[in-house]
Amino acid sequence: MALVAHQHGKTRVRLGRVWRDELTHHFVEWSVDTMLLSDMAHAYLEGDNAGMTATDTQKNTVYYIAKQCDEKCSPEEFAIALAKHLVDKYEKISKVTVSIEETPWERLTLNGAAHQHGFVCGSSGYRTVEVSYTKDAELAISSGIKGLKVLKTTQSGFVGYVHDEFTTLPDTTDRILATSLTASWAYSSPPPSFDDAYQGVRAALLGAFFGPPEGGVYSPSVQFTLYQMAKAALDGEECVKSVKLRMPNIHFLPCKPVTCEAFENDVYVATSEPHGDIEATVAREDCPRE
Ligand SMILES: O=c1[nH]c(=O)c2[nH]c(=O)[nH]c2[nH]1
Repeated sequence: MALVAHQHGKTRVRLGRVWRDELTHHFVEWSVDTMLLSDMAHAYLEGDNAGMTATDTQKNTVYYIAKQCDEKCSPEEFAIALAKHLVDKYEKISKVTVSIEETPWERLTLNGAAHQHGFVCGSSGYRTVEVSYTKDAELAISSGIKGLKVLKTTQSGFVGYVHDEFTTLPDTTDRILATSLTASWAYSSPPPSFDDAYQGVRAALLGAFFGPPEGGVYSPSVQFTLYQMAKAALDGEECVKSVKLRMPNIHFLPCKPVTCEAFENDVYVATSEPHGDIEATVAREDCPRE
């Protein structure tokens, strides 16, 4: 028998952080996961915990690093500081991975004015981060979005697929397209601003999904639109080397109420499951395949 692999960490360390810029306050809520690769086989094999960084200590370190960040920082910058601290402080750790999910608190605007210390929880999806750092100072950073719900009422169709004795889905060139987008993108080098890069990728993804405000853009499948979205992100942000997208196809089914002869693209049965699931990773030509 052999111990093939092992790691230990703390999951969902929930953190709120306020930065006070005189009367204007900044606020973030993060859920932080830590995961350590370490030279700790003896804990599994012999019951000896010598050299172990307890998961409780990892949790305490999250709050310690949050206190140390005395200037407003991005979740990427926080994750890098936390990963470096753990690797540098504890001898037996060879690699730390820090994952963060940011709750979409947005500054409240009241009668056109930004509130100094009021926030509302938005519907813009969760910003995500994954940073890993090794004893050899190898740093890998990726950012993402989780659960961004988007829908368009036309400019979507699906034709040309296999029609056989198992097929009941009719061809259509006009349907609702809806998804809950999960995206992550890896950086080849840190951008000048993680916040600006995040906004840039998000805008590129949404721009390719919806097309221009007047007229939009036609989607022949979720697959094609997904590729166009990833391509737009890579075209728009030079420091991004690959983009991974997951787009469930959330179906709105044509409905013909009892009084109607035909479906007229107006009444639908809303569903959440079953749903299609379309996923792909798109990388620059020169990006090594993982
Ligand atoms: O865009 C789509 N891609 C599919 O693979 C698929 N399959 C399906 O039933 N509807 C759709 N729509």
